Amino acid sequence: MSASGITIQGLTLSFGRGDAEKQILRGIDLDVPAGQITGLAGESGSGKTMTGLAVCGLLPAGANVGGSIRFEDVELTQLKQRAMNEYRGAKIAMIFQDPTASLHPMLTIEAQLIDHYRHHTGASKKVAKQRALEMLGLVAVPSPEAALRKYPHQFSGGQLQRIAIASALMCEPSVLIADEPTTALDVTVQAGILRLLRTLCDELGIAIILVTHDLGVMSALADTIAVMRMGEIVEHGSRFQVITDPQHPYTRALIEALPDAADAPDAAHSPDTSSAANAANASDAVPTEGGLS
Ligand SMILES: Nc1ncnc2c1ncn2[C@@H]1O[C@H](COP(=O)(O)OP(=O)(O)OP(=O)(O)O)[C@@H](O)[C@H]1O
Repeated sequence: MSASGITIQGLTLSFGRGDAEKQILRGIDLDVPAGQITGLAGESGSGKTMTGLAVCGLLPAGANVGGSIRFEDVELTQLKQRAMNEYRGAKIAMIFQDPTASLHPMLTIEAQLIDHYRHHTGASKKVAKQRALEMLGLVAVPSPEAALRKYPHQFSGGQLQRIAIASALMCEPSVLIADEPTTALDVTVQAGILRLLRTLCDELGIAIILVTHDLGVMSALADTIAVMRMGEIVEHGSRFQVITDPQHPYTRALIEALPDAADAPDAAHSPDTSSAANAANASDAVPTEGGLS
């Protein structure tokens, strides 16, 4: 599959007008290449989620957007809602901290995966079901046939996040925005999801934007890390450079604040700093049955 990336230039975002205007993003430049995980790190309120939502065209009502978000020669900021709906869910997909946010509680997994796919592709029920089974296998949900007949509340948080990822992958998106995808999960489950995202990126060539406040997770997974502060990117480099040789005082402060940093003076030389992140790198952290095609 050949995937495309996203190029963000001078992205601004504000809410309100005049004296009441609140500036959220202050000119973001960011390249999100295909086949790479681009991490967005930074403190709460720095604008990470809003950047992801802007790429998806999911900003709250009243958002004033400026600058450019380009995808496959299309200027996404100029698209009408209807046209953006065609991109979202098909070519650009998003998963959230709470997987139930993207799954309807009253519908079976089959209904939600298949309806979504058929809406975007016009495929028959049979073809859509085959695709759903394939995607559930890909993300290593056990017994995909039985899983299709169940409802979201019948799964654990980790399995639900896998199903949300399967749903996001149904239409072969080029871009996946993962906003704190493991924050609500316990550490061993986190590791499996992180490894899954890495595999999807490497084997399907998807461009992933990973939003997380957890620099440990970021340092285990992202190819490059962009550090955000108050609506700006203050530093963007390879994960190794950002973690081991941070240039901006704010990045240095973030790294020093990592729990392990105080105990291990040379922690900065090891890019993987959290237990979830370390587990994510362990070869037995997650079953990989299902394979990637
Ligand atoms: N609908 C809205 N109207 C006005 N301001 C908003 C709205 N939604 C979010 N904001 C503000 O936008 C800013 C950036 O929020 P955002 O959620 O992107 O931060 P974040 O870096 O993802 O932080 P967190 O990790 O806490 O989610 C915050 O100051 C937030 O209060």
